[in-house]
Amino acid sequence: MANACASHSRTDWRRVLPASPPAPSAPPPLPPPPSDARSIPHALDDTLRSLLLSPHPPDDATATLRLRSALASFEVVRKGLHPSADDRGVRPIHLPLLAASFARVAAGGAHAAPPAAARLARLLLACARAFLVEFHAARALCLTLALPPPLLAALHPSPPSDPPLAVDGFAATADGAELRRLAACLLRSGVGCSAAPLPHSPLLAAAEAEARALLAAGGLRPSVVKRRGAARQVRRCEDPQRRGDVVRWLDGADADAPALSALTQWLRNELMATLREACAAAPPRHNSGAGRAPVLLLEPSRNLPLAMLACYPAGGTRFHRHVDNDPSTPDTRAVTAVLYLNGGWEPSDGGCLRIYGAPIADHPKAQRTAAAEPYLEVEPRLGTLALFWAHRVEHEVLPAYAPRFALSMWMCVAADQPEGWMDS
Ligand SMILES: O=C(O)CCC(=O)C(=O)O
Ligand SMILES: [Fe+2]
Repeated sequence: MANACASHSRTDWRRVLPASPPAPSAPPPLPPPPSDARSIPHALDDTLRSLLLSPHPPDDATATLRLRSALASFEVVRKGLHPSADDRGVRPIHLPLLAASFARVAAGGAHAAPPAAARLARLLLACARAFLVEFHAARALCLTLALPPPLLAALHPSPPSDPPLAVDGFAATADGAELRRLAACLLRSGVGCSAAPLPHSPLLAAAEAEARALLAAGGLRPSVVKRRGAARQVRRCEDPQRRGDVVRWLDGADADAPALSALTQWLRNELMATLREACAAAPPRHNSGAGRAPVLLLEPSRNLPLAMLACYPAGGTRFHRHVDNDPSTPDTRAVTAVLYLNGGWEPSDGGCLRIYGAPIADHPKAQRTAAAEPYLEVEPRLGTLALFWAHRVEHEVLPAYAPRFALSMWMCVAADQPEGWMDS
C-alpha cells in the first residue's frame, strides 16, 4: 500500500489535464459557513456542489481557495476559535473530509453528464495539487467516474521515464539518488545529511527570500515547547531560554509563500516517498528507527500542518539539547527532516545543528566533547537537508548570531504501525 501511494504521489498531475478555462466574470456566491463541527460535512458538500453546478464555474485557483477556507473552518469550529490568520491552515487530518465530500457529491449524481464528470475530476485534481485531497484518494475516485476516454487515459500514472517534476513553474530535478543515499544513512545510523544543495533548484533561493520577507512582515510567532505538568498532563508553553526561534506553520498551499509551499510539497512527495520505500524494503532489524517493531510505516503528521518554517533571529538564540519525540511526552513523530535556507551562511553566524549519539562516532566528520561524547555538526547552509530519528536522536541548535532559517517536516508512524518502534 505504501508503495502504491508513493508512486501515485510522484505523478505530475499538472500535466494530466488541460489548463483551466478563463476566470468567469461572476463567481457563484459562497454558501453560509458551518455553525458547528457536525454541519461541516454538509457545508463542504454545499460548497462543492455550488462550485460544480454553477453556470459560471470559477477558475481552479478560486475554487480551491473556497474549498480550502471551508476545510480550514473545521479546525476553527472544532476548537471554538474565532477565524484568524493563524487558524486558516489545513491539517492533513482534514484531507479525508474533502475526499469524502467529493465521493458523496459524485455518488449524488452531480457528475452524471460527461462534462460534469470532467469538471468534477478537474476540481478534484486541482484540490490534490493544492494539497486539499491526497493524490491517491483523488485518483481512486477519478477512476470510479464515467470520464471521457481521453481524460481517463490521461489519469494513468506516469511511466518511470517521465521528465522530472515541475513544481509550480520551477524546474526541480527529482534528486532521487541523493535522497536514496540519505534514506539509507538514516536507516543505518539514525542520521543523514546531504552533500550538495537539495533540491537542485532556484526554489531554494526564492524560498529563502520569502522566509526573510515573512519575518520582516511579522509573520512568524514565538515557538512553544512541551512540558509535563501536574497530574502528568502535557502543557505547551513558550520558553525562550530553552528554545528561541519564531515559527510559522505551512501546509503546502500557502498563497503568500509559493516557493516555500513548493518545497513543502517536494518534502511531502519526494522525500516521503523515498523514506517509505526505504523503510518498506529494509529487512526486519535493519532499520535503526524501527526499535523492536518488524517495520516502520511512515505517513505525514495528522495533527500538525505539513511543515514548520523557523527562524532563530540572531542574538545568540538557540534550542537546547533535546529529542523531538521525547519518550516522556510521546507522540507519533519518527523522522525529523530539516532543510536549511541560509544562502550567505558564514561560520561566524553560528547556529549549527549539533547531533549527538553513538553512531555519530563512525562519521568521518565526528568530533568529541570534553567528556569524549561523539557529536556531528551540520552547517545550516542553503539546501542542506538533515534527517534524523525524531524519537531517538539528541540534538541542539547552537547559538545563532545572524537570522537563521530552516523548513522542517516531521514524518510520523501510520495508524497501523506495529508496536515496539519507540523501544531501543
Ligand atoms: O533547525 C534545526 O536545525 C533543528 C531545530 C530543532 O531541533 C527543532 O525544531 O526541533
Ligand atoms: Fe529538534
